[in-house]
Order: sequence, then C-alpha cells, then structure tokens
Amino acid sequence: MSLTREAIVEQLKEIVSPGRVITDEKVLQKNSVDRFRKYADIHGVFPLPLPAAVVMLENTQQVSAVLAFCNRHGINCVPRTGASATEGGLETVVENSVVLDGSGLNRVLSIDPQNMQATAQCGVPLEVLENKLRAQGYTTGHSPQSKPLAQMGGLVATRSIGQFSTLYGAIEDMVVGLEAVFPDGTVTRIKNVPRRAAGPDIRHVIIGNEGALCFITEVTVKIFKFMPENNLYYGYILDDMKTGFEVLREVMVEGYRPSIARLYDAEDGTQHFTHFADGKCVMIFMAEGNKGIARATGDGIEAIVARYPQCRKVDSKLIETWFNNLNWGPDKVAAERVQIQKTGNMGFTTEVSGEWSCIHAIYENVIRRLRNEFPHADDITMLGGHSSHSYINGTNMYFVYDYNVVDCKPEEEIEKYHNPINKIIVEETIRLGGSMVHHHGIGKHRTHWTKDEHGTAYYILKGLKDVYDPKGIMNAGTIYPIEK
Ligand SMILES: Cc1cc2nc3c(=O)[nH]c(=O)nc-3n(C[C@H](O)[C@H](O)[C@H](O)COP(=O)(O)OP(=O)(O)OC[C@H]3O[C@@H](n4cnc5c(N)ncnc54)[C@H](O)[C@@H]3O)c2cc1C
Repeated sequence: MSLTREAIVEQLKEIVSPGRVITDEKVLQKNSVDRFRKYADIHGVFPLPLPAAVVMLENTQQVSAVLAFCNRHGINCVPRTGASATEGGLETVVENSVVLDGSGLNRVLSIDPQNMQATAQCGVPLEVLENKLRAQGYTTGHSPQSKPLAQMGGLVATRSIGQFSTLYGAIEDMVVGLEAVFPDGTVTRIKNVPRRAAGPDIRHVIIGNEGALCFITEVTVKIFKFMPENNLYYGYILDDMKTGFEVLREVMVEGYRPSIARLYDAEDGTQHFTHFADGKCVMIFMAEGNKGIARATGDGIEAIVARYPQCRKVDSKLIETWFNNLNWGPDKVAAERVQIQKTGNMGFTTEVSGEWSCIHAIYENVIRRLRNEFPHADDITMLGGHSSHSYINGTNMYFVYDYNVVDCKPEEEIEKYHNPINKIIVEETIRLGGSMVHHHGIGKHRTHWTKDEHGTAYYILKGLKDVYDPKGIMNAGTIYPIEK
C-alpha cells in the first residue's frame, strides 16, 4: 500500500533530520516546475501536483538512504541542483513526489594540475569551480550561458554544452569519472582514467540521464590551461544562412578548432548585434589557447572567409564586448520576469542538430512552416535562430522565438504557443534526419518523440530504464514517455 503524504514526510525526517525536509507551500510550488512553465510561474499559477517535500541533501549516504526508501515505497523522485532547466525536467507530474535537492553537496573536492582534472560534488555551481580554477591559471573549458546558475550534477545530467564547445567539446568530452546513486541505494563510482577499452563506456549511462536513471553526486572533469591574453575575435556580416553554413563547414573540415563558431540569421543577429548587424546574418569566431595555435586558427579562419566575398568583416572589439555580456545570472532571470509581467511577451528557444547536408533545409523549413502553419503566427514578434556548436559532420540550430501571450490563462500558454511551436521544430528536424534535441535534454515536453528520435535504438534506451529503475521512481515522464 502506498504511503500517505504525511507518512512520507515523517519518514524522510527520520532519515535525514527534520530540518532537511521542507514542506513550505511556496517552496513546494517553485519546486513543481522549471523554466518551461515560466509564464504560469510568473503569474503565481502552479498547475502540477505539488511534491510532498523537498529534501535538502548533504552527502552521498543521505542520497542513498532517501532513494532506497522511495524505491521501497514507489515514490517518484525528482533530482534537482541549479534549477536552470528549460524543458520540464524538474516538473513533478506524479502526486506526492519527493524533490531531491543536491545543491548542498557543494564542495570542490580536488584540483589536480598534474593529471589536469578537478573533482566537484554535484551542487557546486560551475561558476564557482571555474573561478577557483582561473585563479590558478586553469579552466574547465565549459561555459554554458547559464554558468552562473547551473551546477555540476545538472550540467552532467542534461548533457550540457558551453559556448567554447568547438574547442573543448561538450560535457561528455570533459567528464572523466563520476559517482552516482541508483534507485535501490547502490552507490557506484566510475574511476578516473585517460581512456580504457574495458567494455562499453558506462559513463554514458549516467551522463545525460536527466535524473531518470540515477542521482549524480560527484563529477571529475578535465581542466585546461587558461590563457585569455591570447584570445582573438572575428566577426562578419553576410546575406544568407546557406553561405554561412558553407563557411562553418569549411572551417571544421579544414581541421580548425576555434572555441566559438557561430552563425546568426538576420532576425536573431539583429537582436544581438543591433550596433552593426544592419539587417544581415552575422558570423563570429573566437580563437584561443596557446598563442601559436590561436594565431594559426585565426589566420586559417580569415583565409577561408576571404574566399566568400559577400562576408564583410566588422571590428573585432564589437564581438569581444558582446561576448562578455552573454551569460545569465539571477539578475537577468529577475529582470526577465519583470519584463514578461509588464509586456506579456515571452521568449523561448528550441535546439536541434543535423548533418551539413540537411541543416540548411531544417532551418528554412522550420521557419517557413512556423510562419505558415502555426495558428497563432500573428502573435509571434520574433522568429529566427543561430548555429552555435559545430562538428566535422554537422552543426546545431538554435531556434529563438518571442510571442505575445494573447487571450489565454497563464496555465494554457504552453499548450497554445510553446508546445505547437516545439512540435513543428521537432517533427521537421526528425523528418529531415536530424536530432530533435542538441543540448537541453528531452525533459518532459519532447517525450512524445523519444521513440521517433531513437528508432530501433529505443530498445537500448528502454533497457536502461528497465534495468536501473525497474520500479519507475526516477523522474517519471522525463526522457521516457509515460505509458498510459
Ligand atoms: C538563461 C539560460 C541559459 C542556458 N544556456 C545553456 C547553454 O548554453 N548550454 C546548455 O547546455 N544549457 C543551457 N541552459 C539549460 C540549463 O542551464 C542546463 O540544462 C543545465 O545543465 C542545468 O543544470 P542545473 O544544475 O540547473 O540542473 P537542474 O535544472 O536542477 O536539473 C536539470 C535536469 O537534470 C536533472 N538533475 C539535476 N541534478 C541532478 C543530479 N545530481 N543527478 C541526476 N539528475 C540531476 C534534473 O532532474 C533535471 O531533469 C540554459 C538555461 C538558462 C535558463
């Protein structure tokens, strides 16, 4: 028989101490959603079942004890660290869920310059780790726009990516080893080695699990030398995205590794670079690292772009200044709330990826279909996008859209606007052979397409859930669709 809400709270208090079990209604409300429902949240509307409690965890033993308790009683658990999730991964969709807050596991455990790696608990904000490293002349190389908000556990759980990914890679390229706790309370450590061929790479069961398989308690990442004095910036304006994708491809295929390689369409470019975009597309690069490598990378990029006469160079200072103000901390989140409340104008993004052969078609088709098929297209005030992470075989496309919320209750906003827009982006991308999600994770609102995304490989993905979370207590409705 399932436990009552009161019994869950009482027993949790016995496991971790009463002060660590929060049942204040306002806290529960905030813990029932993430930024996917920011419009309803801003209006004080919380339509999902409130969790029974938020447990403020302090160490791995507590994580293990709480998970084992929840597993025994079939209680849904939602892991949480920095709470910057954008795709519904933090939503509590099951009655009497327990939110496992790992932000208290916040110690940097080691910085090891000999082996060029650092170990941090899951609740260490990336910015804290990064600042500690920079003070010693090192960097993680990881710089998502949410760096001031996101914490190590969530960054690994979502397969996050940073702005310098073209050089340093995404989080899966950085993680060396991990500690994680599975639903039955098993604590497992994956050791730190440079590489091994001892069977499949089991780190990937944990990286990207979005709290749907296990709770990440500790992470070891690679570190790199930090040499900002060698940074070189390049910016260009051009007429069309097709040419921009060709340039990006050439830079990657020639083997250059700029830390930043970005291409903005005219709408998105105008929004970011009002001072010089002039209604054109914008392409930017940054080269960094060792002086000789940075210079050779910059020279190589300039030589490639010179083959495209329509690309016109802009002052590199403009790019540097823009880049230094890109990140989002609590101040920008607060300012956004005020702005949305005042104007009723919402901004969202959906990020996908595709090979070079299909990315331009994905971009064009999505924009065309949104303008022609989305029933509330008249409410859209901005629609565009950019590519910000490139690989030798393709790139991502980050669709950006703003709309006025008209004639609907706060809780209806996602059904009227966000979900139908997502549907067109996701379906068109999958149809053309791309991936429906490049770096935010599937969360809870793209699960309708998890099976289409993976095709026959869904067999493997489902096997992980069956084996590691057989009772289905981990973040129900995330990655895996809830079977009716
Ligand atoms: C303004 C803004 C900019 C952003 N820019 C980027 C960007 O540039 N690149 C990028 O990749 N993302 C970006 N994001 C998305 C978000 O910051 C990332 O997904 C980030 O990795 C989430 O980390 P977090 O600590 O906030 O996790 P949370 O929001 O707390 O959780 C995210 C997901 O991970 C799970 N989870 C959290 N902690 C654990 C744990 N310890 N063990 C297991 N599962 C866990 C949760 O259940 C949830 O499903 C941005 C978000 C915002 C708001």
